[in-house]
Amino acid sequence: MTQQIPSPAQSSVPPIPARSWAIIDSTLREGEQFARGNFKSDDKIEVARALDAFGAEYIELTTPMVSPQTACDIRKLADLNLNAKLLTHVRCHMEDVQRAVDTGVDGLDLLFGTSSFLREFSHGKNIGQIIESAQTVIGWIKAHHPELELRFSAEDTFRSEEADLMAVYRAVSDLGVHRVGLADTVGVATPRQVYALVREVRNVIHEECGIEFHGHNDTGCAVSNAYEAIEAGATHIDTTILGIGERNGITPLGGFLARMFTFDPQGLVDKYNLELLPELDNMIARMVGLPIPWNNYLTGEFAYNHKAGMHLKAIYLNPGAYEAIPPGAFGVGRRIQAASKVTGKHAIAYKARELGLHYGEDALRRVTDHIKMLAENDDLDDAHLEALLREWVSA
Ligand SMILES: CC(=O)SCCNC(=O)CCNC(=O)[C@H](O)C(C)(C)COP(=O)(O)OP(=O)(O)OC[C@H]1O[C@@H](n2cnc3c(N)ncnc32)[C@H](O)[C@@H]1OP(=O)(O)O
Ligand SMILES: O=C(O)CCC(=O)C(=O)O
Ligand SMILES: [Mg+2]
Repeated sequence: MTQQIPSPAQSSVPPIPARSWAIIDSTLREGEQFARGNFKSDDKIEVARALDAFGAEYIELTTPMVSPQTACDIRKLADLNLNAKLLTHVRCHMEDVQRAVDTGVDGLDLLFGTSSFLREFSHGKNIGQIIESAQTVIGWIKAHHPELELRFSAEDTFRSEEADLMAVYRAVSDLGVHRVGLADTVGVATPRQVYALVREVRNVIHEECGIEFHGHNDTGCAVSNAYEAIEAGATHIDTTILGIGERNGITPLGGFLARMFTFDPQGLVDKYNLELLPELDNMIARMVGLPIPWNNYLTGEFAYNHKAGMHLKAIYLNPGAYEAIPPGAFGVGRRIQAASKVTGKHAIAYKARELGLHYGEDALRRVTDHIKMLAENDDLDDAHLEALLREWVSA
């Protein structure tokens, strides 16, 4: 017997309310680690303002340890008094933290690698020493800057030992961090692993402590892993505009929102100015000097291109037949490509009607077959199609 696939309306997946999670957009931190990401002061201000207008809850910035100019830029961004909270991403190290607390940000995202790779080849500390450093650093921040929002992340979480992770997360939660972070640093985690680990972490941290997920896209799972993290109880997801970041990047803002829109469209509309997404994607494409990929979620040139005759017949009657998300919700339009060899008579009839032309059944079949035949060898655009339809109606 063939398996019954439930339609979205009957899906057994429980709805995930958009109010249960927040975005930490890291375009100005992870995005600076992208091959072509080298934002100047004015770029950073433009990006931060655009993310704020969009409604991103948090904006993560690079560590002030990078350079005096970077530290100065962080202060400038803090002076903008945006609605979005500003975070700076720093090593769990007193020098970094002391420099970061003077920048005027709302919070610090601390990190320490816990996998054997990073313990051996990055910082050389064992788990006991990592916990001791966390105690010193977090203790100092709590004593001197209790107003700061604090997150502690175990970098390379998904290649770390489970017992080590639980010891670290329990310790930092006891120290009063607001969030713990799980980072799929090399993009190796599967959705099921993400779900399982987030559930496990939930059991060892305090109830009021949030869970953040940061997922790289090396194996193409960045969006699904972010979704699974939320399903398992994560409260914060790291994104970047267009997904830019180290190597091939992280969870893209647009792709993540596309995923979440299908569960709670109204919740997303209430939280974000979704129609600004094309502006965000175009802004970053311009700044990094690359085009938006043709198949990009929502804003790619062909993300809403409809071509096959069977699709077009239904699309004209109800676009929802072949679209999971209405493009207008994200400020983009659809493209109907009626003149191709895979077209059909319904699409041609609709196009003709748009032009005020009416074909009988036989004539419609003939003109459709003629268009299909021509399209075998030539790309036909709308102007060409219009000319053909006008010519054939009077022929
Ligand atoms: C997966 C990620 O994306 S993690 C975030 C990556 N972000 C960055 O690297 C920010 C940009 N980085 C920089 O500007 C520089 O690397 C700096 C300013 C942070 C450090 O520069 P340098 O002192 O020249 O050191 P370098 O980058 O060569 O090496 C990294 C240092 O950080 C140390 N380190 C790595 N992780 C941590 C950590 N979580 N806590 C404390 N120290 C750490 C390493 O041990 C090494 O220090 P060492 O020379 O004493 O062994
Ligand atoms: O701080 C974090 O949680 C993430 C750091 C990072 O960029 C990564 O691990 O890929
Ligand atoms: Mg990363």
